[in-house]
Amino acid sequence: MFILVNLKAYPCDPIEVAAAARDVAAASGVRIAVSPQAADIARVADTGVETWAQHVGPNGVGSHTGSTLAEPVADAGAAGTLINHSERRLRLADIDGAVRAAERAGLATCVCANNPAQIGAAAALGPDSVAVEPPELIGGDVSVATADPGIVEDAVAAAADVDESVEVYCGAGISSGADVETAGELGASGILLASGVAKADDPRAALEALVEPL
Ligand SMILES: O=C(CO)COP(=O)(O)O
Repeated sequence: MFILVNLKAYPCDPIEVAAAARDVAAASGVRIAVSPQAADIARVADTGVETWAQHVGPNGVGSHTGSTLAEPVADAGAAGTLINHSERRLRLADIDGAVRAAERAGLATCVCANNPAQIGAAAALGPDSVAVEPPELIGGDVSVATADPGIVEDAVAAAADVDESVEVYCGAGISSGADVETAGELGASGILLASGVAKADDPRAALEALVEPL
């Protein structure tokens, strides 16, 4: 399983979480990445943890004030990027453009979506992975894998119908090792989570608990 820890704009210490994720990944053999704010990508990548951007846009260099370009994100040390997160939605043409821009920069891509129908559409754009995250469960206490197991299974089927090479992740409300295990049993090959680590009193202990059953 791949575990991607999205720090969103939570007031945690990104370096503390990154160092913990690096150590827990090394000790457990589980692939763990941290996705900080764009301004923290270089510092987080310097810890040695796999680092992802939370967003890149479709633009190349030019007159695009406020853009997050894929190339500087990659140059800062990111290995991949989320695209179209529930809290950073894009228009269809811009999702496509962002996937292409990320590919040109050598970034792995994960296009987020609300439901299985959107997962099929996202998979058709040819990203490396897609992630189903029901918005109503994001930030809550109940895991998507428990609250709505069918959405994960249907997302896996929808992506496979379009392109079997696209990995399927799930997220929202995941906070325990049992949640991660259940997501895997439903066919997901990775999970996205945020509050379970970023808002934990002890992020390192939270990460250790996540990988414990794997
Ligand atoms: O949006 C998410 C990850 O990208 C999920 O957030 P929570 O883990 O806080 O539900």
